[in-house]
Amino acid sequence: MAEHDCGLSARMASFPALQQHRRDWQHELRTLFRDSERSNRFSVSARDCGITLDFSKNHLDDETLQLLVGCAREARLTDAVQDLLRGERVNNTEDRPALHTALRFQGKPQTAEEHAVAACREQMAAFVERVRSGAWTGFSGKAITDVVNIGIGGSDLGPRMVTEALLPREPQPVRVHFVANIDGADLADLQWQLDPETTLFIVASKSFSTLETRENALSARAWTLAGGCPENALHKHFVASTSNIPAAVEFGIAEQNIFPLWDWVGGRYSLWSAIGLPIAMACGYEVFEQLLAGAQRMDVHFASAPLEQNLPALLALITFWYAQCWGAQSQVMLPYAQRLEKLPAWLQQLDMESLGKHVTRNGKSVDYVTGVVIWGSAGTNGQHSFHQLLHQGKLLVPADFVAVRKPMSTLTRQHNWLLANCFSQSRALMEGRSAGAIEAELLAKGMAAAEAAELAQHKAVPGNRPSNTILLDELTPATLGALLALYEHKVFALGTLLGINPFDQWGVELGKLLGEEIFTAASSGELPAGWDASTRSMVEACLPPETEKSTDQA
Ligand SMILES: O=P(O)(O)OC[C@H]1O[C@](O)(CO)[C@@H](O)[C@@H]1O
Repeated sequence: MAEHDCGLSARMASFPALQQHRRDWQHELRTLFRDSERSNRFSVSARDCGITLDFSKNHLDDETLQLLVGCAREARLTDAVQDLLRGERVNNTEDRPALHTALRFQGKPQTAEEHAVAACREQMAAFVERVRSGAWTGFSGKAITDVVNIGIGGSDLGPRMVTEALLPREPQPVRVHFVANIDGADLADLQWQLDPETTLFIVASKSFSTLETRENALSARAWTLAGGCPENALHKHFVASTSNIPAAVEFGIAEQNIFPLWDWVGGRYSLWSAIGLPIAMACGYEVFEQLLAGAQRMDVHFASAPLEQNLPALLALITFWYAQCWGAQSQVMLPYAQRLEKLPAWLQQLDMESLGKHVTRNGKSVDYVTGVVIWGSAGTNGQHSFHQLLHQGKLLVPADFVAVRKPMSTLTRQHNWLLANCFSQSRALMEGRSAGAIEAELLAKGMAAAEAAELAQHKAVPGNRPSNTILLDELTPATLGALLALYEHKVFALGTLLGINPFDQWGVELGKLLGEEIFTAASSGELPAGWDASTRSMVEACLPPETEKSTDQA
């Protein structure tokens, strides 16, 4: 058992005052808006980043903010940010820095890390140019038409989401696809549309040991060979982004086709590295550079803005407030932009893999909520699905709305509808509608009194439900880069407030180990006696001993 930590009150002298403030809190959100200056006072713009945060529809006032900032000061957030950016070994359980900010440095490289990044960027730019221009050819001399990124988790979600968001809406020289799942259908459902002569695979894996990526890469290799590619021409169809160069070489990837990353880049923070290759391939290398530049502007903001006006710190403090003092156990991400449809999935890994921890940095167990459940989908689709629960359910689910001011298509009337819906949702969550007002309306329409009273209860919307709105001036590579960096830093700030390490992910290891154990035992047909009956009977029913033999990667 981990040594027990006494909880936030014992760790943070300023926390009990925040709790007392919560107990005293009597305000309704709608009444707070009697202050006509409220939205101005509780909105902050990072102008360089093209992002404004309106956090006025939250259960907070000046005193709340002061108390929250007090907690951040006590947690030495400002110092922690400097440690992060300076490359201190903030990932203490893996004894290494988390220097994803170095991946987006601008100007001349200064540090050893920046020099390495600059060289990799050059390599990426040259490669992208060769493939997109048709100079890079496959085994039969034809230009590449399709690029498939094989990777999972951080080696998939970020590049996939950004590519979908930024893909120019005009024909591109190559199509980029993503395969992640160990389910062979993911790869196979794509392959029938592809030609081995003109398909190039990027094997994206920081560790180059991830099961899904290894298996998909082996199958892709077999498919390429079966398509007529001689063994000695495989290098024309396979490149890799990895920090494990020997493993990539052993797999058969030519050394000059390997794009490096480093142990100081966390998987879920890696889209800014060579793991972002599919972004550059799909959208053009300059788009990738603009993405980096936007993210770097948010780094500057995070490092320099005072806590009261610091977007990542504010988002973190607001989540901290609801999770620690209001009992919120989840948070919903609602991008009102179809192109940002995959943002919730990306955020889910970033936030939940970082903050889903049960011990402090020193290994003491915590008795407070750490990470909350992150979920969501693009608006307006969610309105016709789960928003019912947000409006009338019994759970407190703080919402982050993301909206884009400039239309993202020529259908501007629809854009106006999109924004009208976004703003009406946060307003409905906040204002609600009382049973009394609804009952009066029903009576005025001639409904019988008893019936009206009952129906009004069903129709009433409690309101008083909090949200942030994050407004992007427009959806560009730079504003998207800044938005993603905003959330990366929010997660770091929360980790600091909670006293946990947001850069490791030991929890995923047990499942991997047991997966290996089950696969190996099922393949041999010898199931260990100690297994629980449920696992044993499912394995017996579904995994015949020939599993190993049925592979088509030979
Ligand atoms: O890039 P890799 O090493 O294949 O890892 C993929 C993903 O697997 C994880 O380690 C979790 O299993 C993530 O943190 C990571 O993004």
